[in-house]
Amino acid sequence: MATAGEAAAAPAPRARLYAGGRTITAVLVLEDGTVFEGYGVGATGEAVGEVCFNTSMTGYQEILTDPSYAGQIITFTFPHIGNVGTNGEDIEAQTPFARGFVIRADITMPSNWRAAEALGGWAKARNLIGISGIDTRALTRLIRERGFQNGIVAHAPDGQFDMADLKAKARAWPGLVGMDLARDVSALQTYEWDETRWRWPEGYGRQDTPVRHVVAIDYGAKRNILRCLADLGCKVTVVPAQASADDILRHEPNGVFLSNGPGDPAATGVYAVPAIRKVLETGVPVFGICLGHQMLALALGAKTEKMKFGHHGANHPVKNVETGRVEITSMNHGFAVARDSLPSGVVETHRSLFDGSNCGLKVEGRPVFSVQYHPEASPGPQDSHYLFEQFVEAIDTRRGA
Ligand SMILES: NC(=O)CC[C@H](N)C(=O)O
Repeated sequence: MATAGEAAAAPAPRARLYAGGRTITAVLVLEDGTVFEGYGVGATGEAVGEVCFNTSMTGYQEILTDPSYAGQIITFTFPHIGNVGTNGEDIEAQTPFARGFVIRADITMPSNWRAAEALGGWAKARNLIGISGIDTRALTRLIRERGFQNGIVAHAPDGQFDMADLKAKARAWPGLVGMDLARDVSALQTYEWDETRWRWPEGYGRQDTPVRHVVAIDYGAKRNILRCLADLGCKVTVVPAQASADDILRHEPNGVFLSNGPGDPAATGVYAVPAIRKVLETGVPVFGICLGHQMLALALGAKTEKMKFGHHGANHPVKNVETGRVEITSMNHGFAVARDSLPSGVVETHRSLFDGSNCGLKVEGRPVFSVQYHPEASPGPQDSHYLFEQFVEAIDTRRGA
């Protein structure tokens, strides 16, 4: 492994997985000049962003459509991506928000009873650029050692690349720190959500008569969060990221949910935090996930910080410090709440067993709590589903149900 200094001086193209005869049709160029050569998948063109890695073994379609990945190029560490194809159901948003994706093996013919389309064609139709044939283990080790890298993925079927231009673009990209992306991916208008969770054999369901009303602030919400809320009898009104406290409270919610989303929480907090603070003053139960957790922490007076390479995967152990139980969780975040910044009266409820970072908080004596990880899974284990039930119980307790 070259050191950062060597790589900056004269980075050689990384070894290709499939040598001989094949035209290089895509490249991944990192901000330090490191070049990975491979084969284009999906759309042609260029896409610049922060290169991260995701360790999930399943769920690539959910991951690529998770709006939290806006601004990021996802390296899948699992070597076989695309082999179960794509379908119209396993999506967390209508379109992918990831900037691009990096995979090891060539995509094989889809083999799954639900497959409607191959991943390459699906990506192409959605203007998503991918690159295969990459030594994703070497790339992941590089990110783990040096931290998140900005980079650019380029796909040109004729194999012609202006490397100096690509390097300059990778270097020039400003990075996610300070970037508010929630307003780009959020719904523009308020709407109601009534789809419930997927169940064999009928698939997604529709809600019967809801018995509680939750307003979900959409900073880039994954659909499965909304499905989990609807499934538990919540009428879900989704409001745009920039909704004011009045926009939220005029729906007279029994609970307010703060969603996941992309970008730097501090940048989104500029407009989100004042609204959340006013909501908190009303005493209505509040539950946040991921960016929503970070937004709640900021509203309570804590701070967030950029992580070295973040947490992205479906196999992250988290300790519930109140019960001592360990949950295997789904994660996708590059920022974290600084534990030491939590004000008095706000306590840490969950902690990562990978690096000890903060993974949850609650306000003592109040129905206000949040987690850094994704209890809705999609993809991932459902160990943490109890948090949705906890939110509903908090709502019912407050209403005297
Ligand atoms: N999944 C999320 O909500 C991500 C939150 C935030 N954008 C981060 O990277 O930490």
